[in-house]
Amino acid sequence: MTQDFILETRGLTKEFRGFTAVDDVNLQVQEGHIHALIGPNGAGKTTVFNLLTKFLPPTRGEILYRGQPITGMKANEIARMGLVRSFQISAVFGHMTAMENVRVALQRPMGTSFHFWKSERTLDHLNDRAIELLEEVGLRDYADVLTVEMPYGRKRALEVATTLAMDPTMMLLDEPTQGMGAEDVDRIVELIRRVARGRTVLMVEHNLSVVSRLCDRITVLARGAVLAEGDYATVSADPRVKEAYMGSEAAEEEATA
Ligand SMILES: Nc1ncnc2c1ncn2[C@@H]1O[C@H](COP(=O)(O)OP(=O)(O)OP(=O)(O)O)[C@@H](O)[C@H]1O
Repeated sequence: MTQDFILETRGLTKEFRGFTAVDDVNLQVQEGHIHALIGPNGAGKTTVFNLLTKFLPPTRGEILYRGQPITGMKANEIARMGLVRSFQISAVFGHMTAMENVRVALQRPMGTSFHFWKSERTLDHLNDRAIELLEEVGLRDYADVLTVEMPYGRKRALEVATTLAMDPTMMLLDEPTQGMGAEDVDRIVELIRRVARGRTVLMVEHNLSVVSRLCDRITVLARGAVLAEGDYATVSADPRVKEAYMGSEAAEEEATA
């Protein structure tokens, strides 16, 4: 039944000038789950993510959030419904402090106007909430540090804080551990585990160890289509998944040889 699924796609398809990057994908994300979208390079993960977050319009198919079609809606409309994507580092303002970045994010869902800024009490409230969010992601000590001066892993944590500022019911995370060293990866894994409590998370992730530690359910994409689905033990034992990954590694080796 649709009810159990907070996010669903039906026949989701994206073609780029005749090339099918996403091919008839039926994704079902259960409420409360941490769900991963994995697959070898070029599998279509980013394209699916961009379709879900409205950065791209689908060629065909439907996206439902809480049983309601959201296919034609804008990113800010679905954010107001509680479906929020993480913002890439490029969306975080480097020459503002961590605190200022969270404050900017806090203003987004409120549709800030000058009236809003006039109220000292609202401003205080905003500051309190910003500090709370920084604390939640372990960045209390970075409140007054310029974002450009923060270590990479901490910037990614700040992205999580700015996402939380939108008060999401469901978070869409795009490769949250990409480019990180082991220590930062562990920290982000813990952070995602913590912020996922009482929420649903869908993440695109390359790091299979992260996926195995965090995720309740995994969808494996290959050549734009769903290849396998299940928990980590199930999909990692699937010979088709192994073959898809090995095939892509072999192709990569060939390309770099
Ligand atoms: N704007 C575009 N125009 C044409 N082809 C595209 C476009 N975006 C993606 N593609 C193609 O669609 C396919 C899927 O790409 P996508 O980036 O979604 O894969 P991915 O699984 O995210 O890969 P990676 O792990 O390498 O990031 C690739 O073959 C890619 O070249």
